[in-house]
Amino acid sequence: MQKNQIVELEITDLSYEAMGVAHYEGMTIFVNNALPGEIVKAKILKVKKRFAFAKIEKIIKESPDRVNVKLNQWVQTGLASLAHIKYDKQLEFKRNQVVNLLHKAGLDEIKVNQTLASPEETGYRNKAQVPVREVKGQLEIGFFRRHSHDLVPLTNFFTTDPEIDRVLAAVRDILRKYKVPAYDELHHKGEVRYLDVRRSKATGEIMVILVCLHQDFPQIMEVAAEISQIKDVTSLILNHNPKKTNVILGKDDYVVFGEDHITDKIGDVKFRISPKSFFQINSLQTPRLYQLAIDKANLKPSDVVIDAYSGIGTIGLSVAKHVKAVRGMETVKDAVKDANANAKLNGIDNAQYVVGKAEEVMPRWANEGLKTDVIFVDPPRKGLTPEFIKAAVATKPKKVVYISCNPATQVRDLQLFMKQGYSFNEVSPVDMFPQTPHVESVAVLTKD
Ligand SMILES: C[S@@+](CC[C@H](N)C(=O)[O-])C[C@H]1O[C@@H](n2cnc3c(N)ncnc32)[C@H](O)[C@@H]1O
Repeated sequence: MQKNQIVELEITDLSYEAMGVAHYEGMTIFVNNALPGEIVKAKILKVKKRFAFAKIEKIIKESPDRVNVKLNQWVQTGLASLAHIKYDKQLEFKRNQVVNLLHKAGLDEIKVNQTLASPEETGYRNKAQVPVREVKGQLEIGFFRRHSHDLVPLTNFFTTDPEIDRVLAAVRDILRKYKVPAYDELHHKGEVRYLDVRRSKATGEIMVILVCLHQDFPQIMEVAAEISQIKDVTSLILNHNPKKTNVILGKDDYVVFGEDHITDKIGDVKFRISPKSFFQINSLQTPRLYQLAIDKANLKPSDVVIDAYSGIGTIGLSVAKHVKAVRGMETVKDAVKDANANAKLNGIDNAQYVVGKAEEVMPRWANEGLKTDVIFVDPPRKGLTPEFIKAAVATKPKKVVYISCNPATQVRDLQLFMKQGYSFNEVSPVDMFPQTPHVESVAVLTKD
């Protein structure tokens, strides 16, 4: 097999990254945007020892599950790499990921529920972080093409709240008007690196963050005055990121106008959110995710609850009024500040959050003799550590509710809990990220 060769392939499966999978002369071929059941003519792009990558030249037999998306930039950029698949099939794809992982772990007896569909299939994101670069002599916003830093100019981000898209385009136009330079990654010069925009669905407030190479730039006052006129924009923050790095946000934030946070709501509970704090991005699906987790926890008024990897305290503060005490930990200082402020904001006096790594804080609490009833964990993609699991088990919780955005590490960790005498009998996938391959899932471990 050679690069640029054209081959006819029958697609038999979808990979974790939603690429069509085919087999040809003993090789596995991953075909961008192809769907199971399709027969395609494909061009080979890259050949490795046992597998190759290809792109579709022509679809000979089309799958009935295909949606013909007009803007294929979304697909190219990886922004919405499932956008060519009907939504109910996307939900099935996500459930299958969990089924396959459990099967590989020898846990076929575990029930995997149907994926809980998102109330909004597009335009659901309450936050956008988009790169700013110069393309053909003009400042553009958009998305990096998959596996590259080539900017594809875009103004309709498809999965983002259209109100945010409106603000992104307006800020882009203001930056153009005042000739503020876009960041030049190659020479590490220019000014605006990213636009970060957050919108509260509950209050309509919009926060704009300009991520800049310098702490200040000559046109900032004129730019700020015009941004303040954009409908619903309530605050402008300049985030200073002077480093040569792929990390989006720098250490320091400067409030140019408005508050240093926006306020959102989940159920009846209000949350203030600072620029660096994590907040679930699908506003309408988040309360449904939490409700599922909370229902499964079956909480009692006498329960001591841990909210681990707490962000701004969204899970713990949603249950605080129904339990004896909530304690939580989180690494991002501003998020912990938000969590404790959010407790006050909602008249909650039995919840306390501390800054620290969960894998260090939990052993400390266990050594101090803390006993718990329910532990909620909601870690980032890399999942939990064995130290955390050991310490969590030492506090003797009756239940551990595991919310995960990466079922592979979740299944790995669930097996570690099983070794400690815990068991679980079902996993519930929840679609927090329609049009993308990301899967959120909830499992509840119990010990009698
Ligand atoms: C998936 S978010 C969940 C946040 C929150 N539970 C929510 O639903 O909004 C994971 C959080 O873990 C935090 N985090 C990352 N590594 C951590 C660690 N080692 N210890 C504690 N928190 C950590 C991140 O800053 C982030 O806020």
